[in-house]
Amino acid sequence: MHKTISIAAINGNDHKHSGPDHPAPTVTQLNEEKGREPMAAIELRNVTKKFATADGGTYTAIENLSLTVEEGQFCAVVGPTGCGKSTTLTLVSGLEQPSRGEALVHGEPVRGIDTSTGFVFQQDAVFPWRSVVDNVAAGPLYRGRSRSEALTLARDWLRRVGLSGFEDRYPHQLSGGMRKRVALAQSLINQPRILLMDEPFSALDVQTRAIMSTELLHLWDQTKPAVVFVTHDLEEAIALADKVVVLTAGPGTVKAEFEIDLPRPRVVQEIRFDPRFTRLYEQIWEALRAEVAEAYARTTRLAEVAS
Ligand SMILES: Nc1ncnc2c1ncn2[C@@H]1O[C@H](COP(=O)(O)OP(=O)(O)OP(=O)(O)O)[C@@H](O)[C@H]1O
Repeated sequence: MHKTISIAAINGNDHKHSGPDHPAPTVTQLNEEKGREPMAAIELRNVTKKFATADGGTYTAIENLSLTVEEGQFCAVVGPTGCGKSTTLTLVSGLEQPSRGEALVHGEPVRGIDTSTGFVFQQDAVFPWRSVVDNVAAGPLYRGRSRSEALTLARDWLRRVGLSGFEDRYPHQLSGGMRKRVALAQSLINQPRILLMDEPFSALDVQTRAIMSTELLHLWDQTKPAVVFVTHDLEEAIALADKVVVLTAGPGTVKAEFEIDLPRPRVVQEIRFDPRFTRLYEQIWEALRAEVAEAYARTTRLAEVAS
């Protein structure tokens, strides 16, 4: 029987309605019962992150960054290279702690890596020595499912990502797009309430990338986690997201946020032809352009000093 990892279970709250026939309530439902304002899925409050440098100093990667992602919201983060996009994800994931400010997930401070958060990175995080089905079954096994339950679940997720028939292959026997599907199944099988994606499709060719983006939206719609999707590609950001956040050249802070009111469900290859897409692109690029130019100018100045 398919067990849902509920927010109540994640937070250690037992709930009178939960059980096999009564799915556990979502954070929104719990808040409604308690008469509270719905809490955000992710909240960064005036976060600054400094890293120690080799010469004994510190480097500020992000500064006073505030960002809110609602439950079920798809948020894309764009900004010039080195502005702190990946660092922002590490603070939400618990891989790093803020130097100042607060990182909250479902209203609780992030204290370390939480297994209820899913990740998909640019590099494939698959085990090369395991078959595709064993790769996807790894999460449920780790969470205590029996091997046969985990394999049944894994086969179901491989079907959802279009990989039925490839269960017994090894990752090196798959194309880059297929490996990415394995990575998505590997993450989504755990039904994460938070999904963090760091340029997941950037290594794929243009056509595969568009197909994978549409598939991602379809899969996201089935379980609706809150997503933070980091990308350099503004078109990809607009095509996927409910909200696009533009960061400044480093130290990164939020320069502007744009609501993307394009209709859903979206086919990424086609939504670009919607006249509103072009208008949104122009507006957001206006905010992004100066930051990209600033980051580029800094790199050029550094190169001149070094030569
Ligand atoms: N662990 C670390 N130690 C020291 N400096 C770091 C560390 N992690 C990141 N940085 C620095 O912080 C800055 C922001 O890095 P980050 O990877 O977050 O940027 P980014 O916007 O994701 O970059 P890109 O778009 O090129 O992937 C960079 O200058 C980077 O060198």
